[in-house]
Amino acid sequence: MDSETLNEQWARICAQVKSYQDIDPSQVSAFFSRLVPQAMSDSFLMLTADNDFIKTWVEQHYTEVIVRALRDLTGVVFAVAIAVDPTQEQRKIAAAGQPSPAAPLSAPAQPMPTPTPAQPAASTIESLPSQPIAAAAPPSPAYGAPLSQATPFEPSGMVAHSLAEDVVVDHYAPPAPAPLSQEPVAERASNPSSSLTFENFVIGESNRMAYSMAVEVAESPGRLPLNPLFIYGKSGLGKTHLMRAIQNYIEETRPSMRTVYVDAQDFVSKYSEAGAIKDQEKVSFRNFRAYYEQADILLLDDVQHLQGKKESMNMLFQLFNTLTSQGKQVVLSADRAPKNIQFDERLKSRFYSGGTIDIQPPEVETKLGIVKSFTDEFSRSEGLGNFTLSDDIQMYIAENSGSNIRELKGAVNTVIYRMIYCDRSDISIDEVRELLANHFTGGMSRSLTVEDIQREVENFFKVSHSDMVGPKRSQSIVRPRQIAIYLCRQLLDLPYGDIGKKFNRDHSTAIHSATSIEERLKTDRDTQEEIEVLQKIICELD
Ligand SMILES: Nc1ncnc2c1ncn2[C@@H]1O[C@H](COP(=O)(O)OP(=O)(O)OP(=O)(O)O)[C@@H](O)[C@H]1O
Repeated sequence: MDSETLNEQWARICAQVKSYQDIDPSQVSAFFSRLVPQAMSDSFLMLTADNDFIKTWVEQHYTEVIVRALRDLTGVVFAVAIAVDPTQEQRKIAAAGQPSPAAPLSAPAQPMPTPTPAQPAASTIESLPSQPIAAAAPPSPAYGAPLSQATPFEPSGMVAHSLAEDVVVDHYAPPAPAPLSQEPVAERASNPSSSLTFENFVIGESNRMAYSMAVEVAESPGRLPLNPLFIYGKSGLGKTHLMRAIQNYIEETRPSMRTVYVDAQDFVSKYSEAGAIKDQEKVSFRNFRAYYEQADILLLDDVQHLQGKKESMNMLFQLFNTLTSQGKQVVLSADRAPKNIQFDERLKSRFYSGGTIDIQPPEVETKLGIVKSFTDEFSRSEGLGNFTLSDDIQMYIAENSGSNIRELKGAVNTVIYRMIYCDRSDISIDEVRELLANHFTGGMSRSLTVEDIQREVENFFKVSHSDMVGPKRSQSIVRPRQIAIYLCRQLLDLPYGDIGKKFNRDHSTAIHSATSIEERLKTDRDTQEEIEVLQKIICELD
C-alpha cells in the first residue's frame, strides 16, 4: 500500500474510532495525533508512537477499539502493532513550520525506524540510525482532516476486492515524481553471523510491510499477534534476508535466546537421517527433536518443500504446537501463500493464525536503492573509498533487471569486476549494455513496454489514450483499463505500484483491476476470448 492510501485508511480508522459512543473524541484526537501509520496489509496494521508513554497508553486503552474499528470497516480482525519512533515528533514540528501545513500528505519523507542490535529494548525501536530506504515512508496521517467520501475503505487491494465486488475501485492518482532517497548503509556495531541484516535491507513499497513485521518479531519474539510470522513471495525477493536479519538481531540483542534457522529441504533430510520414520525411540530421533524443541526462535525457510513429505509435515506440526504453546517464536517462509501449498489443513490453519505477509517484486526505486547498497558494501569491504557506479549505469541495471534481486546483484558484480580488475574505471553505459547483453533474463519479454500494451488495448477497444490513463470511470473505459493492467502484470512481471503509475492509478487500484479480470476469466467467455486475442497481438510485437 502506498503512503497516500495508508494515510487515507488511517484517517478513516481514526474517524471510525471517534464515532463510537463510549469514546471521548478529544482524547482520541490528542493521543492519535501522536501516532503514524507505517504499514498495513489484509489483516495487520503497524503504527509508530512518539515515545514509550504514548505507545503504552495507546496499547492499554485504544488497541481494542482500533481493532474494533478495523473490523467494522473491513469485516476482518486485524492485528495491530505499535513501535516507538522518537524522531517523528521532531519531523512533525519541522513539517508544521513549513508553508503548507494543511497538506500533510506531501510532508517530507520519513524513514522507517531501523532497529540496531546495540539496543537492548524489548519492544521499542528507539534511537535508531538511519538505513537505506528506497521509497519514501508514510508521512504523518491527515488526522482530523475531512475524509474524502469518494474513496471506499480499502485495507489492501485484495481485501477491498472481496468486500466490495461491485464497487469500482479506481483511484485516479495524477502522476507525481518518484521519491528517491538513499542514505549510506549504517555500519554494524559487531560481526553478524550472516551478512543479511536489517541495516542492509533496502525498503520500498513492495517490502515495507514484511520488513515492519520482521522488525516487530525481532524486537518482541514470541509475542502475539505475529506468532507465527509467515512471509511469502517469489524467488529472490528477500525472504531469507529478512529471516536471517531477525536471527542476527536476536542473537545480538538477546544472546541467551537460542535461534534455529533451517531450510525446509535440510529439515526433511535431517529428519530422515535421524531415522525418525523407522524408530521414534532412537537416540538420533530424540536428538533431532530436542534440537528444534529447545529453540526460542525457529526460522523455517522455503516450507513449500515440505509438500508431499507427510512425516516431516507431521513432525513440524508437533514442533509448532510445542514451541508456540510455550510462547516461542516461529517464522516461516515460502514461495507462495499458505493456501496454495498442499499442506494438511491442521498445519495450514496454524500458519494462518499469526501474521501472513507477501513481498512483491521491487519497484525501480527499490532496485536502484539495492544497486547503491551493494556498491557501497563492496566498496567498504574492499577498502575502495568513494568507489561508485555512475547514475546512468545504476539506472540501467535497475530498469533492466527482473524481479529476482540475485540477477540484479550479479549485474552489479559483473560491472564492478570489469571496472576494478580489468582497470576500466571509465566504463561507458554503451560498454555496460554490451557487457550485460545476455545477463538479464527478464519476464516474458524485454523489449515490450507498458506503453505497447496500452496502445494495443486502446486500439482493440477503441479507447483514446487520454481516457485510458485519465479519470473517467464509465464501464466502457474501466474494463479496457482493467484488461490493460492485467496484461501488463501478466506479460511484464512489473510490480503493481509501477504499473499503477503508468495509468495514473495507485497500487491498490492496480491490484484490484488485475484481480477483477482474473475473477472474470474464470467464468466469462467474452473476457477469455478478448484476452487470448490481445495476448497474441501483443506477443507478436515482441
Ligand atoms: N530489499 C532488499 N535489500 C537488499 N538486498 C536484498 C533485498 N531483497 C533481496 N535482497 C538480496 O537478494 C538476494 C536474494 O534474496 P533472498 O535469498 O533473501 O531471496 P528469497 O526470497 O529468500 O529467495 P528464494 O525463495 O529463492 O530462497 C540476497 O543476496 C539478498 O540479500
